[in-house]
Amino acid sequence: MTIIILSVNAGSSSLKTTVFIEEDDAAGNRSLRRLGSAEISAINQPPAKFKYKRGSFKTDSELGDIHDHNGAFEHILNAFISDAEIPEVSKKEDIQYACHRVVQGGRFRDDRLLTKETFDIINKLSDLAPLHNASAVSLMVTCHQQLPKVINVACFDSGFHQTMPDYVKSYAIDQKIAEEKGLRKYGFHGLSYKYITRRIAQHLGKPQSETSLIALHLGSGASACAIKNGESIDTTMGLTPVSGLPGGTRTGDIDPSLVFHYTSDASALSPNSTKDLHISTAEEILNKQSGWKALTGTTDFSKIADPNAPDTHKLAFNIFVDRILGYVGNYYVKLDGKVDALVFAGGIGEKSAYLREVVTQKVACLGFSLDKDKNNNAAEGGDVVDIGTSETVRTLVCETDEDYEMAWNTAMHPERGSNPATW
Ligand SMILES: Nc1ncnc2c1ncn2[C@@H]1O[C@H](COP(=O)(O)OP(=O)(O)O)[C@@H](O)[C@H]1O
Ligand SMILES: CC(=O)OP(=O)(O)O
Ligand SMILES: [Mg+2]
Repeated sequence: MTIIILSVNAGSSSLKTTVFIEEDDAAGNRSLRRLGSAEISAINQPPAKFKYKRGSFKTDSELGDIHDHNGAFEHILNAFISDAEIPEVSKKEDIQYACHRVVQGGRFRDDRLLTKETFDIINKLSDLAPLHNASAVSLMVTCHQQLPKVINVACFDSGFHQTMPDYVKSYAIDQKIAEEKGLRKYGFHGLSYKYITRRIAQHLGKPQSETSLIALHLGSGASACAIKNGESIDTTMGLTPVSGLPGGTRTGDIDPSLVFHYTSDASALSPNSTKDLHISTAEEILNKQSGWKALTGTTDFSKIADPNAPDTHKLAFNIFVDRILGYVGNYYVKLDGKVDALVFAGGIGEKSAYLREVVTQKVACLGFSLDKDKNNNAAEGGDVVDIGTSETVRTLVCETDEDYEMAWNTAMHPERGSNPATW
């Protein structure tokens, strides 16, 4: 039987999806083939932007009538179903699994075939992460209702970081309240870090359990992770994705008192709250009104990572480099200086040769090196590219793939076939 898996990756204002077909060869080895990808961005700021890709075919357009994630999902689903070049997906019933990126996964470590009980727990976690979990939850409901044959799978972005020691996970606050309310460091971008760890271990020809990395996932949300022998021992995001490195619209680390000096309305509900979604003014400022957008007026980092950019942009670039250096130094020490590679990933990490050059030059004292030609040509080099000059302490660019990671975990899920009471 042909198995089709749909990866659903809901960001706060975007929806990325990929359709994969699962294939087993004669020896029983499983692999995934990408049939098509679609992305709708600027969902809350119409016109939304639509990108569609199938093999070498690509198309872009603007959509005036998309206002929420469910509208975006419906549009994407129709695009896959009506694409005659993807005959494997010609009706809703052709899709067997929908795997959803759940940013805040609480205590969950491994991906789960969704039962009603798991769904209810994830729904409750939205209190802790309203900006991130709410759209994933609404898409699970949509898939449950619109794709009656589908088994939903929840893939947790926080899962990979469950291995962090207690003293890394804990904040220096009253531990009774921390336990009661789940207030601790969770860490995110775990699907990406899991993919990076497996892919880089393959590239280095080592088992994952012997692979230690400092990985940088630099996208519109950015984070760093210390990976020791294949496991996360620290990461920069915390209770929510706002801490650590700054991002497109996020502050990153600041003195927590700052927000009360910034506004006297910090704890009031933001005007963008809805009946079901409660967001404070403080959350709105820290997550949506800061970062590159506040510093420069743009979230397009290609305009900021430019040696000839104006001073406002240079300040943003220098802040980013400074914070990245702080974490690379921190994690190098936590890894006892035993680091196989510094890995750049995410939209900025993969595409900005200039950022990689500046960061790598500044961490040269730790043994990381840069070959300028290899760095400038990394985009043509494949999904993992060596941009350093050392064979022992590598500097790498990895094209990360959260959608593949989710589909792969679904394809290899140990409970598949055992028919748990999925929702
Ligand atoms: N050529 C480029 N140079 C620098 N930054 C880039 C370039 N292309 C895209 N980016 C940045 O990458 C970020 C998006 O990364 P991505 O990982 O795709 O995002 P998301 O976090 O939404 O998944 C944005 O900040 C974008 O400006
Ligand atoms: C967890 C997180 O911040 O995700 P993204 O970078 O996709 O916004
Ligand atoms: Mg992302």
